[in-house]
Amino acid sequence: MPPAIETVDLVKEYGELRALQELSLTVEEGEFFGLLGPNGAGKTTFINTLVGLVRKSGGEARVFGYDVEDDYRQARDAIGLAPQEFNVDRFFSIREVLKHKAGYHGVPESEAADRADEVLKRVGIYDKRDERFDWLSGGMKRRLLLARALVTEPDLLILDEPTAGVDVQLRHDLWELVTELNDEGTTILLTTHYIEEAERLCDRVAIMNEGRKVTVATPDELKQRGTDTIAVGLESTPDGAPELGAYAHETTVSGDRLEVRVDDGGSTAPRLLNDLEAMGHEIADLEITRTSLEEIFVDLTRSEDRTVTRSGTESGEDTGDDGSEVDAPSTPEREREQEGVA
Ligand SMILES: Nc1ncnc2c1ncn2[C@@H]1O[C@H](COP(=O)(O)OP(=O)(O)OP(=O)(O)O)[C@@H](O)[C@H]1O
Repeated sequence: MPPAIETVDLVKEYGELRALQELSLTVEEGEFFGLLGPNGAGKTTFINTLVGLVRKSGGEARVFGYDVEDDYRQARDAIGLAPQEFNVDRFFSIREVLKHKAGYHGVPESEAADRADEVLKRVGIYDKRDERFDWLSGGMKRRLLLARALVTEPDLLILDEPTAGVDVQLRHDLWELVTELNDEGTTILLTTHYIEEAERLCDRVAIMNEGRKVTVATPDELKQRGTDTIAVGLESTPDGAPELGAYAHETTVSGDRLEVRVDDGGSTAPRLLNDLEAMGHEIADLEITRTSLEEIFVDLTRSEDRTVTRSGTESGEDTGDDGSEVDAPSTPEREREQEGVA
């Protein structure tokens, strides 16, 4: 079985800006994969390239072996997308919206109605089935986007910040539901700003910054890349920072408190205490703090310049006079989808 997602040197240029820079990424079938990165890292551009809303400028992108442009229909039919923006037809009841979506992906009308009911129940808004999108609360709208992504029974579910701005209850409901879907075999690609969410749900995460892949690792592997801080309270104020061994990457003193940055706090603390006592310091208390995944993330995603430096004629085709994106959908279907009608 080919990977659920495979990109090789994927590039997207918006005029002078390289939103994706030679991005090579593989997501295996059945994985729960997280895409993390600060605002503007290129996460949505990556997703939009996979679903055919953005035309790539270079490289390759395949979904279950189907080229996202040459085999657009097969690739697109395999994906359920819950986008970040609310792009839902406002003139029909939400049940109709779901039926249309299923029909658009080739599900017969009779089955589309059953599927619509089933997913509405699954996301918990079946009692709202006859209402229009605009009448739903923000949290219900998020649920509907998920229902719409699920109505085609996709093999790959893409969730672009599904829990942005939702309350704690809904966040937990969504986590439970997507975990269930993944257990049932659906491959999941999730973008999020909540590190806790990625840590909790994902088998592996890719950290992106400025259009590039910075690293791919399991959340545990990432955490191991961090350092620990041992904070020691001393009985009296030392004269300056004590000279410690190479295990201490950085030592800072503030009054009678000492902070020592080390690789592994647990195994280094006894040695540090011995060394300090040998120097005549009396220890009052000690505390070890681990680097959070969030700190590691911040560390890995410091800014760099990603403006296109060559003359860039290739990028011109995608850019309007004002530098804005003018990715024309190449089929009426794509246009419908972009408008959120499908
Ligand atoms: N249609 C467009 N035209 C021009 N530039 C764009 C367009 N869409 C995105 N960009 C630029 O491409 C870069 C990547 O944006 P993208 O939305 O993919 O990032 P993101 O990682 O999803 O960010 P966020 O976390 O804020 O949603 C940004 O600098 C953005 O301004």
